[in-house]
Amino acid sequence: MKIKRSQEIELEITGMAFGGQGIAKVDGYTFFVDQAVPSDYISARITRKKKNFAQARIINLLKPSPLRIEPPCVYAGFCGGCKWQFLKYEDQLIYKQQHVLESLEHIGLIHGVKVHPAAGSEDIFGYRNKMEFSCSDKRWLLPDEMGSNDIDTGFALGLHVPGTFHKVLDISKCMLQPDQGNEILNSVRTYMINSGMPVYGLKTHEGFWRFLMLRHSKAFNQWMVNIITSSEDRKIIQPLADLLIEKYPNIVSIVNNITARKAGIAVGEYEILLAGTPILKDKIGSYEFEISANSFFQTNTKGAEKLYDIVEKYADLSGNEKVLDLYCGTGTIAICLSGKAKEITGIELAESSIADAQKNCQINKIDNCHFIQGDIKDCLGNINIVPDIVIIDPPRVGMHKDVVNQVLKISPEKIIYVSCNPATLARDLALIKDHYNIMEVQPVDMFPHTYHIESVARLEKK
Ligand SMILES: C[S@@+](CC[C@H](N)C(=O)[O-])C[C@H]1O[C@@H](n2cnc3c(N)ncnc32)[C@H](O)[C@@H]1O
Repeated sequence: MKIKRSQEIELEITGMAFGGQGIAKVDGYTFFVDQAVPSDYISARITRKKKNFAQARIINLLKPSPLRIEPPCVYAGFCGGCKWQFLKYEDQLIYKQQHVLESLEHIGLIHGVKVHPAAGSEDIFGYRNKMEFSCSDKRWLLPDEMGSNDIDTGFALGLHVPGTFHKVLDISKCMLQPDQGNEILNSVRTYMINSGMPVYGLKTHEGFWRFLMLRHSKAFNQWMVNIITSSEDRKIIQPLADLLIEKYPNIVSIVNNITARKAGIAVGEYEILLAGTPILKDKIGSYEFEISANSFFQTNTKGAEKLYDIVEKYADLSGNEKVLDLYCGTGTIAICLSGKAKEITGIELAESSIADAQKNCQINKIDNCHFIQGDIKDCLGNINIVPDIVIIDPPRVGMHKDVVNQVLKISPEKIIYVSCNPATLARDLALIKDHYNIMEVQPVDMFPHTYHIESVARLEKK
């Protein structure tokens, strides 16, 4: 098809791609359009052109799709935090189920697997127990802020705008976190602006304030505040901690992570405790967990409960099984299943998570879970356990090929694969499918208003 970059074109959106973009097809040529949904009729500008596809941006919604709703958040459409707020939640769930099914079919060439309808999140706003806000010296202005002389464009504390790595929306209210998180966010912003210390530039790599991470425990209604800076300066940071502790009595932990690395990751080379304890307590089901600032913990606590219930159902334990929990994080799955299995061994890379996992067993008086710290690729070959069930919950990149081969060598009767990325789930299951029947897949929505979806796959040895 003959089109040019920057050309304007009218399109009818007929599908939804993974990544949340609307799809239009003209003469066999595919267009991917950000923020578009099926049945939208739009005029769009081509932003990128390739041989078989192009990317485009909406200029005008000529006829909006009946699937659209008015997004409640003022940042929707600009913020990278939620890209699907303009889509009814029930429809989000339908597209998420479809993404899992299509990924299995197209990427894994796996056909005929039962993919259940996506289980919805109980809360669709305020559901995140952890938010990470970035600092930047380049503030992205909303259309109604442009041209205003009152706005300092050299400071922002908020979330990234997709497509730019250094510009950040200055966010005063994020609907994904509980309301009090926004009050804390705004208190920190005011302090940062008045501190006289420069904010970090994501291009210049200079400046002091880097990130603000907030963790909330709904079970105890308590907060952890983690302030990430590029260097140590107790004179500047301690008064902020003192102010927060005084203003918000339910903040139980304030830490300062310090990182001089250029990478945009909110984890410090070291951590200083500024106030309270270095951990936050939370609950999944009847179990209590202590979480450090840098440990992994599922970000939607109620969603995690639902996810682990499905893992438990699929594991169908009698009490005599030995279970291997790969990528175990702070041991949440192992601990939640501990009453149903004979013994569970977890393997995890992050030292802080392993320490938390061990502590969490003590807190919950559990003595049949053991944890090994290390890269699964290196330790799996050395363990002398013959598990009946292997539970696998890798990060978005999925499993290393060597890990897949080692799991096949262990050859457990059952595998339960928990995935936060349908593409790598499909890729990994394709490597396993000759040896295991893929019995069913249950998508679980932990991230309303984003295109992300968690899935649990149940596999039985052939
Ligand atoms: C999606 S999380 C799952 C955590 C846990 N199962 C849960 O539900 O909370 C993935 C975990 O894998 C860990 N991880 C990533 N790469 C790893 C590796 N190569 N070896 C061991 N653990 C790894 C991460 O630190 C993280 O805790």
